[in-house]
Amino acid sequence: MFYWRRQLEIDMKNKTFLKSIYCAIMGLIFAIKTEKNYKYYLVIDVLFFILDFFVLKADKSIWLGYIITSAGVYAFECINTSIEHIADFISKEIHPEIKVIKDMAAAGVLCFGIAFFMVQIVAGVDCGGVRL
Ligand SMILES: Nc1ncnc2c1ncn2[C@@H]1O[C@H](COP(=O)(O)OP(=O)(O)OP(=O)(O)O)[C@@H](O)[C@H]1O
Repeated sequence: MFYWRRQLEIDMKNKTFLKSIYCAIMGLIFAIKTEKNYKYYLVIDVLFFILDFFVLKADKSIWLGYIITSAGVYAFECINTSIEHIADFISKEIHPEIKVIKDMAAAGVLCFGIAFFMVQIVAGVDCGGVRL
């Protein structure tokens, strides 16, 4: 058996909590490096942070919505990337089932993306003095 494979097996067996966090951070770095969308989300997040903080002066509930929906987009993008890799690992052939699998995974990101913009609309309406 190859040395690296044996080492990987030992590492996987003796995984500590800190090692789990390290692996998760590695996954996040991989997603940021390889998924161009991730970079767009980060830019959009920063722009809306500036808008909410300096212009709209958002209240606690808006910030809560901002945090939950942003985290949802990042989390679903990780799951989406993971599903894309599983699908590509299983087969690189063009197949209608793989299309459904990948499109559904992308839809998960879209749902949180829509929720993010809805929170921003509420923030804008609140700032304009309209009570919902
Ligand atoms: N093997 C395949 N068979 C059928 N359709 C596919 C296949 N691979 C990709 N697709 C289609 O192309 C789209 C993009 O897939 P791809 O793997 O290139 O992900 P991506 O460009 O990283 O997309 P995303 O923006 O969702 O992260 C999928 O949502 C799907 O509709």
